[in-house]
Amino acid sequence: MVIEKFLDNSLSSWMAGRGEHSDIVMSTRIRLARNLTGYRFPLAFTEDEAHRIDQSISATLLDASEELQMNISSVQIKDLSELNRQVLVEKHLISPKLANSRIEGSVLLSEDESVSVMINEEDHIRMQCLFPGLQIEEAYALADKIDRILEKELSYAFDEQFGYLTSCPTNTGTGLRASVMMHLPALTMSKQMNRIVTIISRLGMVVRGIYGEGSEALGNVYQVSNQTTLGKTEEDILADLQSITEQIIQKEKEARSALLKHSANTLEDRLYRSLGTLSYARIMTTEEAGKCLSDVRLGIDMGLIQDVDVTILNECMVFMQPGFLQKFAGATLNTSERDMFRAKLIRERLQKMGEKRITKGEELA
Ligand SMILES: Nc1ncnc2c1ncn2[C@@H]1O[C@H](COP(=O)(O)OP(=O)(O)OP(=O)(O)O)[C@@H](O)[C@H]1O
Repeated sequence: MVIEKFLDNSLSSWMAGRGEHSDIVMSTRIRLARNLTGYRFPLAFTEDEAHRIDQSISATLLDASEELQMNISSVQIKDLSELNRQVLVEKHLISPKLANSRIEGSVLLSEDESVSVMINEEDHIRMQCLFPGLQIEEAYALADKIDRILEKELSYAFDEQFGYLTSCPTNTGTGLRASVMMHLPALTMSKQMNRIVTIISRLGMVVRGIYGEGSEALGNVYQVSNQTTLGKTEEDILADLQSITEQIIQKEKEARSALLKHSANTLEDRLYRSLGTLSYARIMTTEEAGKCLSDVRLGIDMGLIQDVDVTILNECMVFMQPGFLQKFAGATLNTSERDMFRAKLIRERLQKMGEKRITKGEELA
């Protein structure tokens, strides 16, 4: 089944890539919200409308595969088990809202998982493009290309005064949410995050956790995105995010240098302790795993820890989530079973990498 290839691997290629500033910016996301004319919005539409919308958008996008030079697969949400839906949420490919939805909806995914188009979520169309590192313009260029192709064939709900019409007024206008996922351990350790969040929100941006609205900042990973979409052009929104991101990068770099200057030994000890915990612990909560993975990532990015591949940490960050754990275990696990299985998987993953390192060393010897 086509969906299996998206479910079996916890690491999407955009998570493995190393775009610009990837020591701090893990990924960039552009999301566009669109609706069609002639149908009620998802809050009020009928099942028949939902079905026709799904068919029409899916067919248009699948037809565009060649023009986009992309291999696109369509997945009906109702065909997925609850666990498989959860796994797609954990990979950031669908939202919890679509996963839990009872109306007909689907997701269209590009083979490398950098493009995901949700149909009949909060709006008829929610398309997202994900790129590694800081690549706001690149991600927007792709989203815009897909949008133009769809707009040629479909009639979008658009108002001359307000712009693109959406279910929630906060998305009306451009329908654009541009965001960066940032790893900010030094700003967190030096207790500067609260101040930074306050400043960012005054500048019309919002800071969310790793899984978007309502989620916590697990592993010192924060998502920064634009708050408003009305009254601004796409270019303004992108330029503002670029500028704020660059300033946060600078602040995080300064905080890292300060840590190194004033407490290098304590820092190195903490980072290696975390590597030890990940390598040997038998029970691990999501929170502890997030903290340790963040420490090791910081160690790698600061050149204090060598020989650990950062993509393994990205992979662990996804497969330590409840859905993935249960998929790998092939069984339903309660909280304490998950904590044990999480520790086991992370341990084994790091061990495997260690073995590869030894083999490589032996080959060289
Ligand atoms: N830069 C990013 N890199 C990777 N994933 C991201 C990034 N930004 C957001 N996401 C993921 O996208 C999903 C949706 O995020 P969020 O709820 O913030 O946005 P949204 O659904 O587009 O917004 P809205 O609140 O307007 O409906 C979450 O899983 C989140 O982790």
